[in-house]
Amino acid sequence: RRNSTSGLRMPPGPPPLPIVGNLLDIPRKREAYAYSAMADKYGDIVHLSVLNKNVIVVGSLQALTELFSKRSANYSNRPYSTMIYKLMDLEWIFAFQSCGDIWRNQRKLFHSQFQESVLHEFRPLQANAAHDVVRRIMETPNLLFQHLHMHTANSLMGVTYAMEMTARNCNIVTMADEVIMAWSKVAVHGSYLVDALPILRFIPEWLIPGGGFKKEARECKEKAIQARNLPFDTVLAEIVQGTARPSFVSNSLTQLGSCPEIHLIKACAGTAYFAGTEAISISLSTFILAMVAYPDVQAKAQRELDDIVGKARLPNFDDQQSLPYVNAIIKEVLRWNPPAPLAIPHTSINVDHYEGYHLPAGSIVIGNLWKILHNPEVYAEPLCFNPERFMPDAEGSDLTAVLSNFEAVYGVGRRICPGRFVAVAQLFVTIASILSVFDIRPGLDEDGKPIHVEPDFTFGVASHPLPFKCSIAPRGDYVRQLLNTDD
Ligand code: HEM
Repeated sequence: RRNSTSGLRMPPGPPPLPIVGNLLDIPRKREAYAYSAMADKYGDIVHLSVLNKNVIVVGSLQALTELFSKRSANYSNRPYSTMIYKLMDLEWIFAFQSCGDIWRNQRKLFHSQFQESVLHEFRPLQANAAHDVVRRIMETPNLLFQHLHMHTANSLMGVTYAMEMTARNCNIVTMADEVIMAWSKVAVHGSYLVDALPILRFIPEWLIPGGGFKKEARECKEKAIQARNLPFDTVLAEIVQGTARPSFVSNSLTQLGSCPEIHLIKACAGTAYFAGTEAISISLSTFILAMVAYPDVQAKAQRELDDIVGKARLPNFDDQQSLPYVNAIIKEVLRWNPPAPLAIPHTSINVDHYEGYHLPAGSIVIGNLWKILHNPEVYAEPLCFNPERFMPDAEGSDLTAVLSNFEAVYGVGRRICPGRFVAVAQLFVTIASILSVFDIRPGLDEDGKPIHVEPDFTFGVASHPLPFKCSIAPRGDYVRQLLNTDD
């Protein structure tokens, strides 16, 4: 297929059908995996056309860096979605905004509090949350995954609002989780007909049996507003009473304070919580899965922790530099199952050409991070969980290439994840604390035999491990005493 004006070919891709184009080729499940299979067949830049929209899927770091980084002025906006902007009313979340002043100001504010050099202020809070979750796991190990999820929410709520997990706050977490689920559904291109036919948004809710997409959107909008406003209003009240503790919100309000900024801070705080929880929660479940499937890795990390931290205390941030293997596990967790394997879609403003291909204006451009993080030329046996590849003395590998390629897990260019430093800090202190006191093993069947686990993931917009059975138990008698006496 050649473009009539530029004379250049469109990138290759599955042959389109009349009228609907590649609608049937757009994967509905295991998306990252399906797009990777397309890349294996057609190349690193694949083109699909869906109901007059061009979708470009980029599967190499070189091409993604060229488009999202070097040509970022053209490729950093977000595609328009009637469902997200008009019906769910989520444009206040800056992850969904195109690159205007509001987006720029929010990112600047976010960065001012969450950049690596100022994050140390939140370290005690993050460490306490991690030490708290190991106590909870000790009490009710069968609730492991619920504990890990609530812990993620708890520590992000802590960093953002200095809020603790009361019953009311758990309710906020549930509402926020429902909002995240609703928007993940929209992010799958073509999930809602209203995105292809925006006029449908004018259909009244009562005309659709059960309320359909209008009801889903209304409920999502209401929950998002509550989950954003309730914790923020609490911090405002605490500031007035003089009881507010340091947090993203209280620090920002104290530093900026005037009216227009209040809206900015409120939106930014809501974004932090909404955009961050799922990625950390997924990474913690992926870590548990990796430990079940790769017991030798677990044993090696525990030896490192025993040497450096010992058994008389829990790990904290002062230990981080001395625990290269634990740090390598965290990178490998993120590489093995990137939580956002297709990042968040970008869109182009102007027509462009790359490597002899015509890239139409207004294309939806998807970075296939999963493919980049499973490139066998950089990561030998990419489906295997192998933290050694991130170790400084890794044999036969180019650590610089391995590390620079790895950074793609946070996206490429102007929209790179601004929460990556908070995330890595939280993952470090949680994973190190869990490994230092627990053994994670496969679950047992009715005959008491270990159940074999074959790691697999959803590979969707957010990629969760598929359900698996595991058991978690203290590494020795010392643990109970340690957890009661620590802090
Ligand atoms: C394991 C951790 C995480 C990973 C792997 C991750 C990955 C990503 C990716 C791939 C993107 C999309 C980049 C793009 O559009 O090209 C993104 C965006 C974003 N992330 Fe994260 N993330 C993580 C944790 C967090 C946390 C903890 C927060 C908040 C505290 C956060 C806040 C955001 C925000 C606000 C955006 C949107 C940025 C923008 O549109 O300008 N992320 N992240």
